[in-house]
Amino acid sequence: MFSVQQAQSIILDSVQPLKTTETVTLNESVGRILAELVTSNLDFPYWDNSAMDGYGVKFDDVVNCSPENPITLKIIEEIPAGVKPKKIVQSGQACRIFTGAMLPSGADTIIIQENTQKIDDKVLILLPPKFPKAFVRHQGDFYQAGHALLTPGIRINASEIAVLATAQCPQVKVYCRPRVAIFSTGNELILPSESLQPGQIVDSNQYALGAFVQRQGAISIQLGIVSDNIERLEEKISLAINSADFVLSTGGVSVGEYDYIEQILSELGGEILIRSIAIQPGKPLTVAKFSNGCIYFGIPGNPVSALVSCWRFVQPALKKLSGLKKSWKPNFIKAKSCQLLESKGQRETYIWGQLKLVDGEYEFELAGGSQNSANLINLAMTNALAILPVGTTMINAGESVLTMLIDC
Ligand SMILES: Nc1nc2c(c(=O)[nH]1)N[C@H]1C(S)=C(S)[C@@H](COP(=O)(O)OP(=O)(O)OC[C@H]3O[C@@H](n4cnc5c(N)ncnc54)[C@H](O)[C@@H]3O)O[C@H]1N2
Ligand code: MOO
Ligand SMILES: [Mg+2]
Repeated sequence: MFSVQQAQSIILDSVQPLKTTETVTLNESVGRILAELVTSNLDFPYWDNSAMDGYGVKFDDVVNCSPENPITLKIIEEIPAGVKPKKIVQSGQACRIFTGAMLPSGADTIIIQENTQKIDDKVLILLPPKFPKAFVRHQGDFYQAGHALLTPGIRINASEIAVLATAQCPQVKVYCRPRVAIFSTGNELILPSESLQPGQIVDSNQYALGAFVQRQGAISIQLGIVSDNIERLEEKISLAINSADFVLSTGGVSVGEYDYIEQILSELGGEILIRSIAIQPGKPLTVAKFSNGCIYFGIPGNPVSALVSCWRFVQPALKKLSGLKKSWKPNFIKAKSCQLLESKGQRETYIWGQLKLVDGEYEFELAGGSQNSANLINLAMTNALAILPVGTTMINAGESVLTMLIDC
């Protein structure tokens, strides 16, 4: 049995980032991983422009003015945003200018209109600027043409899309989304729409894992429910490993009569990397690698075990597969536990609850009800897992505990 750390390393070492790319529009690029270096031949700001509504002047003309001794300048032109100035501002002159409008030659400073008084075609400057070039946004202040703007391997979010638009990149090259096949195994499973017979269970894992995969920005290929039948399972597993980068199946990985997954993975030529991990819940996670590069995650059937396995092990692997350069780690946060947290101490134990910021300090509130890997009910509406290391059997209320944020 591997430790959580060992299992994480084995899994990450077995994953190779995807190389295939596609070109998408800006709107389609949200959440995708950039696959090219983005540069621009434009400076940003594109040209000197005004940061305020007011008057463009020469600093030397107005530096000594005051409310008692205002300076009068002649207004030679009005420059709204989007218009190229026609005139050059000379000494004794000003241009009326608005936020974002191009600064004309000759003007080097903006006086905000609150500090002026307009009389016909003249303006009185009542207060001097605080410094030369006040309220001017200079060409190239934020970015100079030719430098790297965005580097490959980053996730494209709102702020990166703004940069791409500004750099006039209407299309962008991104890595293809990882493809993840998902299916549930078990004779007892039915669809949410079917009528429940004694002994049966509604398949919730398929939907939970589908949601998890989609929130990762990957494509989920839902392959339904497979009964605990060796031939059926072999067929489905073969199909899955040939149509996806990762396969997530749930159930059939423990030691029971109907737990066939590991045996089938070996028969199909998979190299078994992991059989079990010292984690609670999620101990029987089975991981195999196939010669086509596909990684198979045989995930325990208990619904909480299934999601904890995804958050703790599949999520970092999917991030690496996706082409994300910065190695991704779960969001670990230290918090004060509000309740007594208990573990048998033999496996790294993950306890679900709510992480809250109270008066600037994180607090972990244990979920009400039983901490049982079949209890999918009280897992809902939690946002974090408290982690008790191997050897720790309790953390008292008020003591510090490491937690892991669940954000998908
Ligand atoms: N003798 C032992 N028994 C078990 C051990 C063990 O070490 N020795 N390990 C336990 C642990 S820990 C786990 S976790 C489970 C793992 O079980 P399997 O992966 O083999 O899954 P199943 O046996 O098929 O089902 C377990 C449980 O989960 C429910 N389930 C299964 N699939 C779904 C689904 N798609 N949606 C909702 N619920 C599902 C199923 O009905 C069972 O209750 O094994 C322990 N046993
Ligand atoms: O490890 Mo199992 O996942 O406790 O129920
Ligand atoms: Mg079983």
